Amino acid sequence: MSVRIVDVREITKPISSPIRNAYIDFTKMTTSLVAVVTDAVRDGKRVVGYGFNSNGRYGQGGLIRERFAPRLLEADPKTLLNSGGDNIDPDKAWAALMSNEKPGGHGERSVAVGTIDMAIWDAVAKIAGKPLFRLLAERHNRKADPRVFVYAAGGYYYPGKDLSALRGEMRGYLDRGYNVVKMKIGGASIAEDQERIEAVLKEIGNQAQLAVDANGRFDLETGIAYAKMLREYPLFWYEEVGDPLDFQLQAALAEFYPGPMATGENLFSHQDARNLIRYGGMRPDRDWLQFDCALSYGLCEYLRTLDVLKTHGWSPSRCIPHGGHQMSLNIAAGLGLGGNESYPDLFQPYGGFPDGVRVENGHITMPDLPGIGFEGKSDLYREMKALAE
Ligand SMILES: O=C([O-])CC(=O)C(=O)O
Ligand SMILES: [Mg+2]
Repeated sequence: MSVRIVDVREITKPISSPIRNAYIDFTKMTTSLVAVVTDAVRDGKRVVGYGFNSNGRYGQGGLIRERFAPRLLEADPKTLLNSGGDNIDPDKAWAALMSNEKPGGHGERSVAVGTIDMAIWDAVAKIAGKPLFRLLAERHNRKADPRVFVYAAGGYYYPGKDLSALRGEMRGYLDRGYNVVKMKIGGASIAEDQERIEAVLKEIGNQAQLAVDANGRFDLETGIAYAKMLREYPLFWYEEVGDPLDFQLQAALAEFYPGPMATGENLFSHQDARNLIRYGGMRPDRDWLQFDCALSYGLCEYLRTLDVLKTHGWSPSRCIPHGGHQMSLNIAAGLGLGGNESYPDLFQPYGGFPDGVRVENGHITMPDLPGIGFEGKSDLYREMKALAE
């Protein structure tokens, strides 16, 4: 059976909403949806892999169409195959995508490559006739665990949102089975944020834990002032305090904040992740790493990041990726990550779970769907299919 990539399609879609974190609003946010069309046939149907670029960075149509899709389509198809010749080798496809690219400067292209990489892994697992998480577990000699921890991210600022609306939002997450919720800080004064935090803590009581996310807004002085305020509460984590590349700031914070911290969603390569681990003072016994493969060159690169972590004594279970997409759910279930983010009310239809999957005690159970499992989420698959047809 022939296995060739015959087309790579991209469309840029809105995922806008009126929400705001400490840095940006999402009124003009977009995402790239990609279809990697193959000539492989499974169950009488042509195999198409799909991907999208998470959230927080904008659509990548220009780069994908001008630079990356042509490289994949111009490569000799034989050079993209695995040793058995019966499937695509994602690392070979990745190498083709990255031919003639200089090192460094990762953000310029890591999102475009991560989006295509997601679609390639989806196709590869579909051609293998397996859920991606099972394929990953097999390849890495692990036992897959379909039960994955998920937490509810929200708590954004938006016009007219008062404390009772914030409490109501968090109550809604508890009602849907979550036991960790997250809210934004740094988009208001410290006094106002403290009031918001106390309101949420009062609402969730001992039913759940709260994480807070500053989205890289603070300088060292502000980060420390917040640390002193926040350390009085039993928070799940204090996230992305300062600029994502300011490792000295991150390291300095540990002196003022003994509780768990989290960061990494804006580090886009294994080299940047390694610098965080080398210089950021992150503590493997309590801190969390949020690298999002869709934004950072995809799963091929994420596997290198996991190798870096291992070398430095970090377990994959300290990773809870940013982004709330099914790709990271598969990596979590297949490779033993600590869980995944989820945005119950945002970024639809891209984020979330296959239809019928429920959150129970803060966990979901992955259904056995081929590939990443997008076909099981009808609103998302509708958009994907429209691109491939
Ligand atoms: O507001 C955002 O950009 C998303 C974010 O930081 C997160 O999910 O942790
Ligand atoms: Mg964040």
